[in-house]
Amino acid sequence: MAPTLMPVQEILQSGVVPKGYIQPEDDYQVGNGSPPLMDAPTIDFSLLSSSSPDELAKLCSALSSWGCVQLVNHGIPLSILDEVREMSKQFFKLPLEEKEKYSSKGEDLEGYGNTNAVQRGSLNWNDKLHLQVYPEDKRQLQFWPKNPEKFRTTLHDYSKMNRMILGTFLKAMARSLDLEEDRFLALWGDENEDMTFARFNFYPRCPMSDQVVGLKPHGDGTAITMLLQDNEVEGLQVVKDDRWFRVPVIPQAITILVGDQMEITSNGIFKSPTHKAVVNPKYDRISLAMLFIPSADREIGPLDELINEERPQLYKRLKDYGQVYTQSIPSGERPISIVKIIH
Ligand SMILES: O=C(O)CCC(=O)C(=O)O
Ligand SMILES: [Fe+2]
Repeated sequence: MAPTLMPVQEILQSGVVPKGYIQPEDDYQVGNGSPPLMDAPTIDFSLLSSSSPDELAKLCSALSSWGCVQLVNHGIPLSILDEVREMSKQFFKLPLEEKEKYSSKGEDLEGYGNTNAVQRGSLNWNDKLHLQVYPEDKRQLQFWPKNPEKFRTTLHDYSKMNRMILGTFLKAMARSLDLEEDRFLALWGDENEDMTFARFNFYPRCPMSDQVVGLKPHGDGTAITMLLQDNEVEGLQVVKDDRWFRVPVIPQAITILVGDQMEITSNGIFKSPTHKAVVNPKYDRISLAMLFIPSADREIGPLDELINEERPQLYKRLKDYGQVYTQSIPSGERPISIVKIIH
């Protein structure tokens, strides 16, 4: 079926859920009931900065089992997180004509619109606004909303804060594996080369929420994703040991997800979890994913220090993982499986 380009928000107003959005039974929640809550520990960022051995051990264990942690005490005040959430809600509330000023063009990733314009297969109940924020000279400001008024400055400031947290977080990840602390940072910590995208997600409420899915099960093609979840409406779920778990809403936390490129670099020690977003029958939900992606020119691959007899090299070395990722979307397979070395 051809992708529906109309924003999901507009489809909702007609009251009918088009067939293409109804998911195959295996993929939606019905029948599985509501999965249990994830019990991964929250990670205290201030303890990571001070290199607390206990916190580093907790971090390593959570990232190697869940690939997902809730980061608290990261230094961004709750009032700023709420401001970002609020401006995101305000943007999606604007009249369609206003939002369409920022529409994606063709297959371009950036801009506003229905996610399914660039993805294939059964459809996601999701609209997005996708913006590149780093390197700064790659910003395409024609896609950056002028309304709400503070959108641009708030996104600029919030991205900066996220980058600072990322730097400390990457150092802590390296130390938690007894690596030199700059090992990951040197690979993708450069804001003038490495890429950061902000992906604002909007999941309109849906009367048939149990049969549609906000974002289908996927792993992120990033090194790291820093996700700001809605402060009230739950929706993110992750897989661990072949079972789904709900990620709880913690308003002051930033949810960190390991991406495929980090799984590759850590030679499979840190896990890039399969995750999805489910839809609520009564409430709209928003989220903001900050996607940190190594420059396409840089070769990535398992670090030498993490390859040994017990743990042979599990992934190939390559450049431009984004390309592999996009190409493998139609197959429905996790892109990371394509770069696995079979022993
Ligand atoms: O909305 C969410 O909680 C998940 C978003 C997500 O997985 C993504 O943008 O890649
Ligand atoms: Fe994701």
